[in-house]
Amino acid sequence: MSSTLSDVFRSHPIHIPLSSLPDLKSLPDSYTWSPKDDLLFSASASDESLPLIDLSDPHATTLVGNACTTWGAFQITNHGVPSRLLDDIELLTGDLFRLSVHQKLKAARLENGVSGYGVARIASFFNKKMWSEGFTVVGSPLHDFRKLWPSHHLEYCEIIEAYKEHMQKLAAKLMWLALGSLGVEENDIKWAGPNSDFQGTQAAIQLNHYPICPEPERSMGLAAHTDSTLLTILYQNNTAGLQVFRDDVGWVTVPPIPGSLVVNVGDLLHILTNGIFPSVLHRARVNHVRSRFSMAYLWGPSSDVMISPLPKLVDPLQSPLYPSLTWKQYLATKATHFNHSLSIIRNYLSSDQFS
Ligand SMILES: O=C(O)CCC(=O)C(=O)O
Ligand SMILES: [Fe+2]
Repeated sequence: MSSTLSDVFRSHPIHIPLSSLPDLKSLPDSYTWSPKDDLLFSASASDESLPLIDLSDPHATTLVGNACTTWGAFQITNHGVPSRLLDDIELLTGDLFRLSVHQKLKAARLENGVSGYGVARIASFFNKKMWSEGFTVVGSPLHDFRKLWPSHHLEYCEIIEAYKEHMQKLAAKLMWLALGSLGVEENDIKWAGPNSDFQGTQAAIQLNHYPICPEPERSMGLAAHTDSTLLTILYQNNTAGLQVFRDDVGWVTVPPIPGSLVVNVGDLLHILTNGIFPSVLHRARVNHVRSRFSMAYLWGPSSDVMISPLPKLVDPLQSPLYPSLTWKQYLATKATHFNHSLSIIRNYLSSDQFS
């Protein structure tokens, strides 16, 4: 399963030089952002708040559906992921990024690879550097973790495996809540598998670190993007930084709420719902007081599944907004066209053009 995602990245290498963040009192020009580096850099901020949903609420389906339709994102409590596991993944992330640069570079992501230590993949689409470092896990982390922690990598591997297992179950649950709100039923999605539990889906875990920054107003932790996933489930430590964008509202900060998780709709769920759920634009800002960690579970279908707008969600008098395509094909488009990918594929007439 992991080989297919890795294959996509191998065929779309991204040339980003690896460099450690400068330890300076002021920001070098290469890290200084303005609206010409990112159109929405200084777009207005709002104090509206993202919905916070208790998954044990009897109205959870409606609440999740409304949040997906209006925001493409929400926070959840009572999600069933043990708080001990959230503590463990946060500890792992802290331990990993606190290693020396020399040690981290032993597990550097290869230019044509997907797993390992490095700058954000989206870095190649921007002229300025982002104030962050990341570590991506696709498939087993054993190989990379052995390089980072030669004598106690197994404990860390166990945390990742447990995290993946819980997150996969939660992603499947969220998917049915979200789609259930639109009247989609289990037999509408054959690729959810015989038990409709989305076994066979794939995921990457993206660990992010945003160090303390001397001039946070002029810098960017992770630039505005949408995720190429069905859903992303994000755990953030107790330092704010994540912001989501809505055209009619502007940037909204998603405050960390202890024990809660942030969920966002990705590009593939947007396609599957024929555009009903927006794939939310989001970014991470930094600050000059505390460093921040985030742990994203990037969840998508198995590589060969055709994703297309669900017939139930397409007006019979209109054609679907998007053609059918696999995750692999979508990732290939994203690797070239980045934030324009959805509008590019909307203009394709048939999926043949992706092969
Ligand atoms: O750090 C965050 O809050 C956002 C991370 C994110 O968007 C990502 O890893 O795709
Ligand atoms: Fe993201």
